[in-house]
Amino acid sequence: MSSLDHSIPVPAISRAFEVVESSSNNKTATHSINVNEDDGDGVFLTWQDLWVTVPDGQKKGNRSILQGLTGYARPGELLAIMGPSGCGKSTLLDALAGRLGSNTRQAGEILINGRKRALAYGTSAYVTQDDALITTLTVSEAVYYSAQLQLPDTMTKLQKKERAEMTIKEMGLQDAMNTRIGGWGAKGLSGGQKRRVSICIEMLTRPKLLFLDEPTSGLDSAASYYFFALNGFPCPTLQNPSDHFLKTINKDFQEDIEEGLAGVIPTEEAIDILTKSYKSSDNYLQVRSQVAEICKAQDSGALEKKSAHADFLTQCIVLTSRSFVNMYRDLGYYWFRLGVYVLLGIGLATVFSNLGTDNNSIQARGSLLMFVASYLTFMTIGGFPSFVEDMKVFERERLNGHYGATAFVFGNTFSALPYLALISLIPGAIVYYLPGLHEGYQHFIYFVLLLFACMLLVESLMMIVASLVPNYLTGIITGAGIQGLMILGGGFFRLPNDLPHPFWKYPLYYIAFHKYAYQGMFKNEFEGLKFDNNLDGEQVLRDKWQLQMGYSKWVDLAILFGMVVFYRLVFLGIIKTVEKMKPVVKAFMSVPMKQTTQIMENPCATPPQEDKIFYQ
Ligand SMILES: Nc1ncnc2c1ncn2[C@@H]1O[C@H](COP(=O)(O)OP(=O)(O)OP(=O)(O)O)[C@@H](O)[C@H]1O
Repeated sequence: MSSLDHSIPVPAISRAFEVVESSSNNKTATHSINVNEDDGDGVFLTWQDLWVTVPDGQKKGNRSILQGLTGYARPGELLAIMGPSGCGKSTLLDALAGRLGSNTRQAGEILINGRKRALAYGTSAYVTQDDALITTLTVSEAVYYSAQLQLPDTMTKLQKKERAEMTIKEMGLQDAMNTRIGGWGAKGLSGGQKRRVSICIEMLTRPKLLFLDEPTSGLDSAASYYFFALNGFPCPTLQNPSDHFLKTINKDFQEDIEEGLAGVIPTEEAIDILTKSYKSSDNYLQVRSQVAEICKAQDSGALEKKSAHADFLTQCIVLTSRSFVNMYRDLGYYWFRLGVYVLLGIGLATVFSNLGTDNNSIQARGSLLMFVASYLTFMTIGGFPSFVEDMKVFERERLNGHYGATAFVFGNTFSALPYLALISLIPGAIVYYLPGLHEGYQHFIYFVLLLFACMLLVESLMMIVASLVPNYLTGIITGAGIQGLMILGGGFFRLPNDLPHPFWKYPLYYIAFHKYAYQGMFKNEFEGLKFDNNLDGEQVLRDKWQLQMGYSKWVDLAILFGMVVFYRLVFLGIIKTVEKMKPVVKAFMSVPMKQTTQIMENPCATPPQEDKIFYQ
C-alpha cells in the first residue's frame, strides 16, 4: 500500500499537530504540510534560518515576512502551522514549495533529504488557498479528467477511473460525486467540499509531500498548550486552545484583547516574551539538532523519480474534451453570445432590408459589412471572464505540473472551433440572406469563413490579453481599447489613402486584422455586382473604398487564418516566457540579505546568514 493511503482523509489533517518553530515575529501558522509515512523512500524536508523579504513600497527598504525560521517535516507526519492572518503562513509554505513570487527575496537553506534540489513531478503537490476549479464539471468528472492528465499512459483508462473513484471516496466526497462544483450564479458544492475536491485532485498521483494552504481544520494542540502555559499564558478552562494561542499573539485586535480576553499583558510584550523564551528553550535546541540529524542521515538519500504523466497526445485530447464540455455548459461562454448575435442579426436585417442595386446601396452594403466585421467580432470580448477562469485553472494545474502549456493552447483552441463555427453560421445566415447580400452560396460560404476567422482572431487576442492582464475589468478595457484602435485604423472610417501616415497607416493599418477583414468582405460582396448607371463593383472597390485590387479575396482570408496561428503562438510564447523568466527573476532577486536594508519588525530576530543558498 502506498504510504499516502494512511493520511488521505481530510480529518487527518487536523489530527496531528506540532509547532516546529515559531517565527521571530512569534506568529505560528495555520497552514499544513502533510508528509507521508515513511515507506523507505519518504521525503525529509528541513529549513534553516529561512528569511523572506519583500520590497517595502513606503519605506524604500525591505520588509521581512519570515525571519530566521528553522524547522523540519518528516515522512508520516502531519505538520500544521498556525497564526493570525497576514503573519506569513502562506509565504512559508510558498518558500518551502519553491513558489515564492518574483518580487520576494529569500535566504536560508531548504533541503530535501539533506540536499538542495527541486522536487520531481509527482513527488510533491500544493493545494492553494483559492479553489481554482472548473465550476461546470461534476466532482467525478473533475477528478477523472485530472486523473487522465496526471497519471501515466501505462495505466489503462479503467485503472485511472478506479484511482479517481477511490480518491473521491477517501476524501469523503462519494455523496457529491455527481454534483457540479458550481460557482458564481450556480450553487454547487460547499466551500469545504470544494477544498476537498482540490485536495483530491492533488492526491491522485500519491505525492510524498503535500502542501495544503488552509485546509478546513479544527486544531488539537496539546504541545503548544504547554508551550504557552509555562510562559504565563495558560489556556483558560472551557476555551479552545488554538483560539487562546491565536488571541495571545494577535496584534490586529490588540485593544479588545487587552480589555480582558488575554489578561493584562500587552500583545507586543507577550510576543516578545514568547519569542525569547522559545529561542532559549529546549524545544528550539531540539529542533535545530533534529534538523542537523536529518540532514546528516539523509545526505545521500535518493529521491525516487516519479513516473511521467500522460503523453502529449492524451493531454491534448483530454484537455480538448474537458474544455468542450465546459464551453457547452457555461452559458456565458458561447450560448449567451449566440442569442445576442441572433438578435443583432435580425436588427441588422431590418435596418438594411431590401438593399437593391441603386447607388445608395453601395454605402449601405459597406456599412453593413463593416458592422459585421467590426462590431460582431468585437463582442467576442464578452467571453473574457470565462477565459480568465480558464487561465486560473491552467495556472494552478501548470504549477503542479499536470500538463504542458502547448497542450493547453491546443485544447483551448480546438474545443472552441465548433462553437465559433456555430455562432458564425447562424447569425451570419440571418445577416447575409435577409438584407439580400451578393447572391450565390460560394459568396455566403466565404462570408461565414471570414466571420469565423475574425471571431477566432479576437478570441486569440483576448487570450493574449488574459495571459498578461488576468483581471476582468482591466482585461476587457485593454481588449476593447486594442480593438477600437484597430477598427479606427482598418481603412473604413478613414479611407486607406486618407489615413495619417505615422502610426495609423504605418504600421497600424497593416497590422490591424480589420484591414484584411474589410477587404475580403468587400471584394466578396462587390466583385461581380452591377449598380445603376452601369457602375460595376470592381470600380466601386477601387474608387470608393480604395481597396488594393492586386490580389484575390482568398489571400485576405489566408492572411486572417495566418494571423490566428500567429496570435495563438504569441499566446503560447507569453505563457512559456513568463514560466521561464520567473525563476530567472527570482534568482536575480535572491541576493544575499546583507545587501538589503532590513526593516526589522522584531528586535529578537537574528540577522540572516549571508552565504545561504536559495531554494528553487
Ligand atoms: N509577494 C509579496 N509581495 C509583497 N507582500 C507580500 C508578498 N507575499 C506576502 N506579502 C505580505 O506578507 C504578509 C504575509 O502574507 P501571507 O499571505 O504569507 O500571510 P498568511 O499568514 O498566509 O495570511 P492569511 O492567513 O490571511 O492567508 C502579508 O502582509 C502580505 O501582504
